[in-house]
Amino acid sequence: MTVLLEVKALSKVFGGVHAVDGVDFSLDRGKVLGLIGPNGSGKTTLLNMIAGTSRPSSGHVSLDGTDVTAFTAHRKVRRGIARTFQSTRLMRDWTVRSTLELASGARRGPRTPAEIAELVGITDTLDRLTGSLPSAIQRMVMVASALATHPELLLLDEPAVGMDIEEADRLQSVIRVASSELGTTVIVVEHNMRFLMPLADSVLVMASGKVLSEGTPQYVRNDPAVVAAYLGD
Ligand SMILES: Nc1ncnc2c1ncn2[C@@H]1O[C@H](COP(=O)(O)OP(=O)(O)OP(=O)(O)O)[C@@H](O)[C@H]1O
Repeated sequence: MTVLLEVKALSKVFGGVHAVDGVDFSLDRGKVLGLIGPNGSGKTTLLNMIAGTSRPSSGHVSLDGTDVTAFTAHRKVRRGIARTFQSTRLMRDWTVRSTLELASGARRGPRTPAEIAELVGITDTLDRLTGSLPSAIQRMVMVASALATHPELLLLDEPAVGMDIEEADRLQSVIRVASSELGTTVIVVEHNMRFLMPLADSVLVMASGKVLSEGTPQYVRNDPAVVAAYLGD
């Protein structure tokens, strides 16, 4: 098993707020990591720093042995790090096909946009405008768009928000296929434990910007510190 992502002493301070405070972890290639924690615990800020949309105050991020800490978000996409956002950020008057074609131009790989659309189960939407689609399908388009860049590391920020059980199950299968068949390493931030726990190989729990607990889903579920800080809420 090879380590793909290494995060060392990563911190972000906004004014006086330590949003992320000395976080260390590593992630093996092809694994799915769940990132959980109460509101405001620093999950999105951590994801932003890994993705390059926010610059760390201190610390390092390396991907496959390369220090990518100072890379811009675009350079990180070209290096193999893709992300989705909590809110949908699609160009509403673009078709799904154009959206996926644009994404695939950022980092070429073996799969065509049409193949990615099929993998995600959105082939029937390829000629629709993204803005005309229901929000759950827009979220699937965001995931497809990230996968179209052939990422080594895929970062998903609350991907199942607003999805019903059937839609969330479909997204779960897509993430499983990305991890097991495409070899993509995935970090999923999610409050929906029913969605996350069966999917994650391991879970990192944050509280007040620090790592509170880390381990298998079963381990963190039973960790008294986690129960007190989060799951017991
Ligand atoms: N751009 C910013 N400017 C100032 N403070 C910020 C900024 N972004 C985040 N914060 C603060 O940093 C802390 C961590 O926020 P963050 O959004 O990373 O938490 P989170 O765990 O993702 O929360 P949620 O589950 O609600 O999305 C919070 O106290 C938040 O108010």
